[in-house]
Amino acid sequence: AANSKFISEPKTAAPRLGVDKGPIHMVEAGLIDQITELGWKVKFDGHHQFEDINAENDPPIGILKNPRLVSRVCEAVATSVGDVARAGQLPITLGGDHSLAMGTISGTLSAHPEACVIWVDAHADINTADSTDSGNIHGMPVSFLIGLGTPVAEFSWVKPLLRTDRIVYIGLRDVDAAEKRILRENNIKAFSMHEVDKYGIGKVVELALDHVNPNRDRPIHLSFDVDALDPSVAPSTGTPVRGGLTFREGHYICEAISETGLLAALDLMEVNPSLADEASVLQTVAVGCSLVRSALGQYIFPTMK
Ligand SMILES: N[C@@H](CC/C=C/[B-](O)(O)O)C(=O)O
Ligand SMILES: [Mn+2]
Ligand SMILES: [Mn+2]
Ligand SMILES: [Mn+2]
Repeated sequence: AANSKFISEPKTAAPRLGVDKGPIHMVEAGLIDQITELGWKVKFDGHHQFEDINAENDPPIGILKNPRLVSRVCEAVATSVGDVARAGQLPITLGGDHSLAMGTISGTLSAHPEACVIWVDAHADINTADSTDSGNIHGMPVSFLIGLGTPVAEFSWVKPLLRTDRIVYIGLRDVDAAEKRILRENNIKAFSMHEVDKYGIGKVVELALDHVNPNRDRPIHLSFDVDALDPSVAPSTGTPVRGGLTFREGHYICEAISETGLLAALDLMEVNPSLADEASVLQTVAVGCSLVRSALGQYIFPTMK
C-alpha cells in the first residue's frame, strides 16, 4: 500500500496571534484531498487545541513568553510525531508557530536517531534563553534541540538529540548577532540568501545535502518556515523579511528532497492567516499547500510500496 501519513495542527500561542489558525486554513483549502490525489494514504489527526492553558496561568519564565503552553504543546507533538514515524509513516505537521519544531524534531530523532534536518527559514531560530532579546520561543527551537545555553526547567523534556553537524540552513537573511556567534562557535552550516544568489538553488540544495547527508542514506526532516519565501510570495506570516526565496526556489527545495526518497518528516510552519488582506491570506495558504505537495512528489510520482 502507499505510504500513509499523519497530519496534526498543534496550536501554540504567539505574540502575533492567529498563527494557530494557519493549519485549519490549509486543511480547509483541500490539502488532504490534494495529497490523496498524489497517491498517498492520509490519516488526518485533527486539530489539536490546548485551551486549558492561557495567559493568566502561564506567566513568562525569565523573558520567555507562553512557556508552559509552548512546552505542553511541543511535548504532545513530540509524542505524536515519534509514534507516527516509528510506525513507518510520514508525519506532516502544519503550523503554527515554529517553536513546534522542538516537538516535531524531537519526535523524528527519537524514531530516526540518524536523521538530518534541513531548516528552511529567513531566521536561524537558534537563540538560547540567555541570548534571546524577544523572549519569543519561535526564535529558539534549534538551541533547545542541540542543548545550547542555560537549561530551562520547563523544557527539560527536550533531549539534546540534534548534532550540530546534522542540521543545515537554507534561506537565512535575518540572524541576530548572538545567533551568528552561536552558528560560528558550533560550526553549523548555513546557506544564506547570499549563497542562493551566488550558486543558485540547485547547487545550494546539493551542497546542503552533501553536508548533512553525504551518502544520501539518512532520513531527512524538512522544517520549512514559509517566511523563508519572499514576502511577495508568502505575505501572511508573522516575521516577514524582504529578499527571500522565489516561489520556484521554495518549491525546488521541496522537490529535490522528495526526489531523494529520504523524506521522513515535514513541518510547514508560520502561515498566519490573521495578518493580511483576504487575497494575501489565500495566496499564503495556497503556497503552503503547494510546498507540501512538492515535498510529497507532486512533480514526481511517489513510489508505491
Ligand atoms: N531572531 C528573532 C526572530 C525569530 C523568528 C522566528 B521564526 O523563524 O520562527 O519566524 C527572535 O529571536 O525573536
Ligand atoms: Mn512564530
Ligand atoms: Mn522559523
Ligand atoms: Mn522565520
